[in-house]
Amino acid sequence: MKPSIEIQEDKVNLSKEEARQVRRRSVALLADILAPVRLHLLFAVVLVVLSMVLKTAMPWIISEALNTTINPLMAGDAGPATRMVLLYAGAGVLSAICIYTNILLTYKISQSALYDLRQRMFDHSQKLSVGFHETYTSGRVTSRLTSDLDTIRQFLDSGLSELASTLLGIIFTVVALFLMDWRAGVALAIAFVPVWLLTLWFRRASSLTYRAQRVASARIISRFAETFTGIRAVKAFRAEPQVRRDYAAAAEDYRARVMESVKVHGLYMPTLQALGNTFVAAVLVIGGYAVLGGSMQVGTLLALVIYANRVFEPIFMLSEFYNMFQSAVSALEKVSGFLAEKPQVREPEHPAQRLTPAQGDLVFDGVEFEYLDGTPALHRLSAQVPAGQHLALVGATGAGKSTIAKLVARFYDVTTGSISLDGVDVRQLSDAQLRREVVMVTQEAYLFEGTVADNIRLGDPTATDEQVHEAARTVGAYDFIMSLPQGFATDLAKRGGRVSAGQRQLISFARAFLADPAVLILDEATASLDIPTEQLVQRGLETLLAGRTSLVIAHRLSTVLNADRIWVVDAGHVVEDGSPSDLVAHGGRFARMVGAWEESNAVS
Ligand SMILES: Nc1ncnc2c1ncn2[C@@H]1O[C@H](COP(=O)(O)OP(=O)(O)OP(=O)(O)O)[C@@H](O)[C@H]1O
Repeated sequence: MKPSIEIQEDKVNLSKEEARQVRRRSVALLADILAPVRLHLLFAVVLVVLSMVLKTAMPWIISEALNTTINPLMAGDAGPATRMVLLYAGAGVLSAICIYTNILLTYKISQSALYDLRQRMFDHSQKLSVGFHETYTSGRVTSRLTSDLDTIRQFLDSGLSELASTLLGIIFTVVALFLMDWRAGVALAIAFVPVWLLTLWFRRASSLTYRAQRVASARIISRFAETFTGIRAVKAFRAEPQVRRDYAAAAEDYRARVMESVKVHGLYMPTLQALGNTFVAAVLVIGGYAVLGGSMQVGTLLALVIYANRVFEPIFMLSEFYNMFQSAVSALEKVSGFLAEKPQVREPEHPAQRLTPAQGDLVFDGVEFEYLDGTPALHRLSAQVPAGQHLALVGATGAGKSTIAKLVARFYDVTTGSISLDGVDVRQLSDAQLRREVVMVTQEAYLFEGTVADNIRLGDPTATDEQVHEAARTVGAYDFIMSLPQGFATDLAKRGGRVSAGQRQLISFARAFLADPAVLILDEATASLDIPTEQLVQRGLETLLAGRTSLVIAHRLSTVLNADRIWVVDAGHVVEDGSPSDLVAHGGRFARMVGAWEESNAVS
């Protein structure tokens, strides 16, 4: 069975063509985010080349100084020595200026690129449909927005210019060695063989351990994020020991992976150093004999030793940067994959224009829906809900009530058929228009960080304070809001921690009232409230629903009996459709449900 929501990033065994596409996509993204700073980038490259040329020239200046200025100096002519000293100092100062400017530039480039990328990812995650977010967990989104972006930042901050300068440094030094003395060049070529083999081993071993380390680190972040998103459930079920064990296992795995990578590094670095020192010793021996034999000057030998010393150390750095580069590439692949996800629910290119505001006349025409291919969650539904009608959806858990609601709000698109609002298919409405005409209030009644007024104003960002107060007054939330420490200006703790469940619902009713949609969908909270709050919420609900079409996933008997019409949903079918009194009289499922409800009320 193929899920209809397929996350690109979850594909593991990519074909060659797919892997090429992923690479192309990542490079295109990189080019795109660097495009606005391309002149800075060009300047940074010039600075890196210049600073490396100067760095390579310095040992040569020393050798020239020793070879050519000692004799004139002994003869009392300090001119050549002074010129050489000035040249050396000048090269040093210029190189320092180049490095300083380059660091500033590189950080500027990386910060601008990251700002752009962060913004794009956030905007894109908002555009993606509910279906995507239900599959791609919040932990993964967090991981994309934190550790992956951080890896890319690290690479752009320092990795890229270090990589370029190290590579250039090695090339320039090798060229200088060859130019100064071919014998040293040959010795270097021989020494490079074991270094090359060692580095090949290191690259393979370290990239394996590095990748394992990144997977383990992503798992820790994801566990952490998921645990705290679900902290209520964790606490409610006393699941702390279990969650702690899972987290400890993830942390232990990470520790073990880091230790593996430390071992690989621990072996590589000293071996490389030993090879480097042997090479320096070889240069000293060959050079020493050449100096004794008169075929080399002392200054040249000194420069050769400095170059020889320099050529190996960066190889280690290069391997380090290679890892950094690899993880930046893999992070970029993931990020570009995330950005390449297409919203399943797409805004029409040419949205339908209404001449008059929608009244709330809903028509379901042969609607079918499947979350997963081949498993219908809703079977062929054709019905009309006239403007202003209050429809209550009832049925067992998993029957398909939320599915109907989510289709009307266009969280998903129907698989077959259509849903239209005042004669226009909801797929033809712009996102802004649809959100104005259809509002869904979920059970969770999510409150954002910010004040009570901010939370209500989400319904209509242009609303004045007076309108916000009026909305609260209409749904019966005004009194309790005014009793909060700063009234409407009270800052709600995250997830509305400081207001009760009923109060949270009232705030979300005020928000929906302010939005003033033609169709209101409400997933009634199942949490039982105390009797005064229940009555308050019920009255709030009645005012909220008055004058508009409503679809309520009903859990309270009072809501059901007050509705104009009931749909009893069972296994994706609407099995009963009628007014509450008709259905009770009819003596079917609904009648039995009401009977059971009344019985339980009588008992309690
Ligand atoms: N995102 C999803 N992916 C796959 N299947 C889903 C998804 N959401 C719901 N389903 C399945 O679709 C069917 C209908 O679910 P739906 O949420 O509409 O039921 P419901 O009547 O609203 O139940 P409840 O009262 O428990 O909320 C169920 O079998 C459910 O498992």
